[in-house]
Amino acid sequence: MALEQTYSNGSGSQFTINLCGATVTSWKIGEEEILFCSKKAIRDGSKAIRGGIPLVFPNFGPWELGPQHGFARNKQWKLDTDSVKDQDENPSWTFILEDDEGTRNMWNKRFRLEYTVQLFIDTLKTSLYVNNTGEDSFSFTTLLHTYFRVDNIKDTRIKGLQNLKYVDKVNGGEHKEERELVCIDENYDRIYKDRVDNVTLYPDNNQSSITREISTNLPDIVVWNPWIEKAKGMSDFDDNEYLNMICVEVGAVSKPLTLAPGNKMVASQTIKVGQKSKI
Ligand SMILES: O=P(O)(O)OC[C@H]1O[C@@H](O)[C@H](O)[C@@H](O)[C@@H]1O
Repeated sequence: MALEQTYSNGSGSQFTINLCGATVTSWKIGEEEILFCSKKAIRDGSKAIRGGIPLVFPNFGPWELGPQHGFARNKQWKLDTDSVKDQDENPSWTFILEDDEGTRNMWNKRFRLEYTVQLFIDTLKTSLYVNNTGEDSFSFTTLLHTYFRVDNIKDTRIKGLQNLKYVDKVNGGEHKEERELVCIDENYDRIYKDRVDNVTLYPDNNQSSITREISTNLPDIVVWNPWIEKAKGMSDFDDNEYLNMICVEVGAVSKPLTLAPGNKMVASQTIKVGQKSKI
């Protein structure tokens, strides 16, 4: 099976997934691309993919036991179930990753990850089920590291973060977000905690923006853009691509989750592309 496959709902919505990391690299509605994937992304399975929706598990950020953001985004996943339809004929596909010698050498736990991607006309739902198949509890952090395509980062706005506390990973410290509409004009790397509302992304600042409404069952939202200097230091990212992307990442990263043996939990994200609306 080729590493990358494209699946469609038969009525204009389609996604492409790379088995390396089970990374959704593209989601299109008609001709419109919703996600960002770098033109320099390495897609041959030798490196985590710079774009789309990489899956972060079992660790967010630098990790003393293995690679940054954990191993799930680097491992080769398998297609488990092909195009299962719900009662409304919306199809979904499920991919799996289980522990193996390589993962146990880093992190000696037994697990099974099931990742379901479900396509609706204007919505993509991605659900990462974590099963503890071992005999001891384990703790982990996880994140759906979504890269959105935007027309110009300078015109992009994010709503739904006001009044949340955030950790500023660039300048340090914990602060409270005062802005109703968050805009980005620098190297930006913040963990917003204890989310209350859905987050709405306006990919440009026209009066008639099309929105992306992001809902999740997870508590944290990471917002990231590397900006000019950091972009130049990334080999799998073009110098000017910071202008056309924003990562809005849903996760459980501030506090690890703990899963008892035999238990299962889900980390899910729903992205709905909205109608034209005023900011
Ligand atoms: O380069 P990576 O490992 O894909 O990470 C990209 C970014 O991912 C974000 O989630 C982190 O908050 C950033 O600190 C990090 O730089």
